[in-house]
Amino acid sequence: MAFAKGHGTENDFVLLPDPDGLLELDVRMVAELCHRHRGIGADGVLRVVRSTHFDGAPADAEWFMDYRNADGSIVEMCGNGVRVFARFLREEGLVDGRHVPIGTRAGTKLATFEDDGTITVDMGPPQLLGISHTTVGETPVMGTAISMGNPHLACDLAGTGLSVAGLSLLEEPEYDADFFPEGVNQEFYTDSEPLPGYDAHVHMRVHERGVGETRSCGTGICAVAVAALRRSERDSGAVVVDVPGGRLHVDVSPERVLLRGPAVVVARGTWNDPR
Ligand SMILES: N[C@@H](CCC[C@H](N)C(=O)O)C(=O)O
Repeated sequence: MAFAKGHGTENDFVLLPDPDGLLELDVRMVAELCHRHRGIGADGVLRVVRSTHFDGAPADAEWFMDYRNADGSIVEMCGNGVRVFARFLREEGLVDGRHVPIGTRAGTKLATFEDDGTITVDMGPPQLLGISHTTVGETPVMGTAISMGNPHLACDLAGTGLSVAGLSLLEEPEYDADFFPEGVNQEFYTDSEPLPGYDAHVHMRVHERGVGETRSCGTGICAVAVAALRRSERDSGAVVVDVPGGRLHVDVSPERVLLRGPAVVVARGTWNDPR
């Protein structure tokens, strides 16, 4: 099976070109592909399928991103994945022009190729879901619940006695399953030094639903930017978010969150299904 491998700030993906929608992806295959020792190794899989061959795909995008988490679960959206997907389409000559609409389970996202090599994606409006809590180790932490198409709990660690660097995220922090019946991606952030021209500068780590700790999470970065601004009662502003895998820029408004960052395809090859 032909594959490509790519990443966006070290959130890494196996891409499976399947323009005619012939591939029957199942949980086992996704888990094997993503396995760090037996497979290619990735945080998730992006199946690249023409919208006409995907039931329920938005009609306004030629290509649909069928995203799966490393554990095989099918979820709504992936913010780093959509940039990597756009990069792959362009390198394969499947799209041209600066703006590329991409269908996802959370609607169509418009990717824009910037002159500096980064890609900006219009991630749509943030949806505030309220306040919830989680427990990291023994420490209870409050957070802002936000949907970016998928669910997030963005937790400011100020005043908790915890630090971003010191967190152990090997185990999934214990979130409120009544609040998040479908599970949740959990972000932990704190302020960094102010940067000229920006309304906030934070650094964060994330524990992703269906994956574990990852080096970056695009939708989580958007959620953290929204939550960080809300601390000063702002619903708009420019935020820089540093993650273990790099730096992303976020422009927040109530209508849309624009996420800008790098995306690269690093390999192409053939995968032999061990089945
Ligand atoms: N890494 C992604 C998010 C992938 C989906 C997430 N694990 C979920 O289950 O919602 C991103 O860059 O947004």
